[in-house]
Amino acid sequence: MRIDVVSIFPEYLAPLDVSLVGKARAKGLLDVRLHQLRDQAHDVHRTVDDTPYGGGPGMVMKPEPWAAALEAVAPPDGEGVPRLIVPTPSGRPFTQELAVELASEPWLLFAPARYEGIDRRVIEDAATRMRVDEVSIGDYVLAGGEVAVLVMVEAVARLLPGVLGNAESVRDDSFAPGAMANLLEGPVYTKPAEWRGREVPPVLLSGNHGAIARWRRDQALRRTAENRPDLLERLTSGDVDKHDRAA
Ligand SMILES: Nc1ccc2ncsc2c1
Repeated sequence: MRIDVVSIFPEYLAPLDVSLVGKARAKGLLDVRLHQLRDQAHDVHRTVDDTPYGGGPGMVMKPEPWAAALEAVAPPDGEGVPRLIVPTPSGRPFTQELAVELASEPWLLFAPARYEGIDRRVIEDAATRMRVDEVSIGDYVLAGGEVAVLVMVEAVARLLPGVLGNAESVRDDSFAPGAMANLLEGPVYTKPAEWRGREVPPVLLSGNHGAIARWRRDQALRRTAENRPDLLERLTSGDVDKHDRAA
C-alpha cells in the first residue's frame, strides 16, 4: 500500500517512522510519502489560507495550493488514482469497519486541514477524478487533521498482511468483524500469577480453552455494558443469548 499525506506540518507525521508503521515501511509493506502543502504556494509568504467568504471566525485553506498539491501527488494523467481521505470533524465516523475497507485500497491520499477547513471546491474538484471520503475520528475539538491521519494510518496499517506478527490478535480486536464485533475487549493478565495480593482469575490458569473463551466473552459483554451500552444495541439477539444479557 502507498500512503501520501499533504500537510503544512509534515513533521507532525514523524510518528509514522516508528513502531508498527515504521516497521511496516522498513519491510516494504507500506510506502508512506509526506508532502509540504506550502511548496505549492508561490507567493513570498507561501500563503495557504485566507478569510472566509460570508465572514465568520478563523481562516479557510485556499483552493489553489491544495489543488496543486493533490495533482502533484496524483497527476490527472498519471498511473492509478488514490482514494482521497479528508479528515474533518464534519465527516463520517472512522470505524474499524472503515479501517478494514481502507486496508484493501492500494493507494490512500490524506488531506488533513488546519484552520476552519479547506475551500469546498477542492473536494468537489477532486471528486471528479477520485473517490473522496470525509472522515471524523470523534466529537471533540482539535487544531487540525494530522493527528487523525496518525490514528487512521495506524488502524489501517496493522490490518495489512505481514504487519502484525500474530494474525490472531487482529481477529480478537475490539470491534473486529466476527465474534468480537461491537464488543470491547475484556481485561488481560500476564505473569506473575499473584501481584500485590491480587491473583489472576483462576480460569485463565486452568488450560480449559472452552471455559477461558466463555469467561473472556462474558468479561467483554460486562465491559461493553458498562462503558459502551450503545454497542450492545447493535448485537443481534443471535449474538447474545439470554444468559449473556443476564450476566
Ligand atoms: N476537531 C476534530 C475532530 C475530529 C476530527 N476528525 C478528523 S479531523 C478532526 C478534527
